[in-house]
Amino acid sequence: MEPEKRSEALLSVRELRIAFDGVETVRGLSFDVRPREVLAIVGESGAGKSLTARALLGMLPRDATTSGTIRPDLAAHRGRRISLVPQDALSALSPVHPVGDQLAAAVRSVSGVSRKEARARAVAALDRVGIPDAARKARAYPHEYSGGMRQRAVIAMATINEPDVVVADEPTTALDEERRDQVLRVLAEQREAVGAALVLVTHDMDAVREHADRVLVMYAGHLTELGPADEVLGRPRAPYTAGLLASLPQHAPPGRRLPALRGTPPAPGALPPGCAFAPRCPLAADVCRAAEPEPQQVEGRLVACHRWAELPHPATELFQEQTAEEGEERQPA
Ligand SMILES: Nc1ncnc2c1ncn2[C@@H]1O[C@H](COP(=O)(O)OP(=O)(O)OP(=O)(O)O)[C@@H](O)[C@H]1O
Repeated sequence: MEPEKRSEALLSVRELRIAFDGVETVRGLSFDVRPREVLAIVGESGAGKSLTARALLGMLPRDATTSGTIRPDLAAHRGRRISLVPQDALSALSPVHPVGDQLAAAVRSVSGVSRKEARARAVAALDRVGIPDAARKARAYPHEYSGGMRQRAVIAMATINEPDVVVADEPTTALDEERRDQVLRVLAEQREAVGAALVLVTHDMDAVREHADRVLVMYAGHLTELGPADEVLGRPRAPYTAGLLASLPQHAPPGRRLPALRGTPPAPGALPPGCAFAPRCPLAADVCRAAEPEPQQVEGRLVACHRWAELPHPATELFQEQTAEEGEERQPA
């Protein structure tokens, strides 16, 4: 495959493979994270997004076997050069220590500042993420915070040591829509303030549209498409990306709420021959069932599809027709 140019990379992932019991879930993934960019990773459940994110942090489950390279080894400096904003803020905070103490401990774990200075930085960090009365709230325990406030505290924790990369794994899934927007905004602001790159694992295409510079679309552990977010979302070149976008509510045919993508992704270890997406792809041809497409450069992005040149624009039509037909088939006679 054609990798990206290394010169621009803050982090280079090459041929990453992650397997459990010999079954590969991430299958030869290569991409870069560039300085200060927001790189979104999207794809249906089970695509390998979280595992990829965890690999960057050196936080894979113990029974995972891996190959490939991730350079430089920022994971060796987790908490300082790379940090995590998890889906569930409670899992990132200890229930038995005040939030401010935990932030101060994070500061002192990487620098020799005094307790007093660490504490002052902790309060300032909570204030920066919009926690009202930060000095008092610093003395409170996580259970005394609301869900949105807890997620802000976790963002403060992830950015307090000014890392090069922040990895956020579905950071807003547990929140309602209003808090989701607030938390994403705070995350984007803090990333900008400390000059970190952000790797954002998400199902939320609105978040991608609003915050991402580039987007990596994954399917069955493989790269499907990678490029500038506005271009990929505006004119997808891989049928899978098009299907994913077509399945958003705003693209549903009038009066219908049918999923635009037929079927479900294959389970790891039960991949079809050739392109893993072929059984669901309206453009699939013999070549797709014969050989898995490798990512290739297409107009400034990487696309892994034999048939990209055949994809109409807007491609969503292709999936809407498919969906409408399916719906009609289901109508009683
Ligand atoms: N500890 C594990 N042991 C075995 N298989 C695992 C383990 N963790 C993940 N997997 C499998 O690896 C695949 C990819 O998982 P991953 O969590 O990365 O998907 P994802 O794209 O993040 O999905 P979601 O959007 O649902 O979080 C899934 O099929 C999952 O079942």
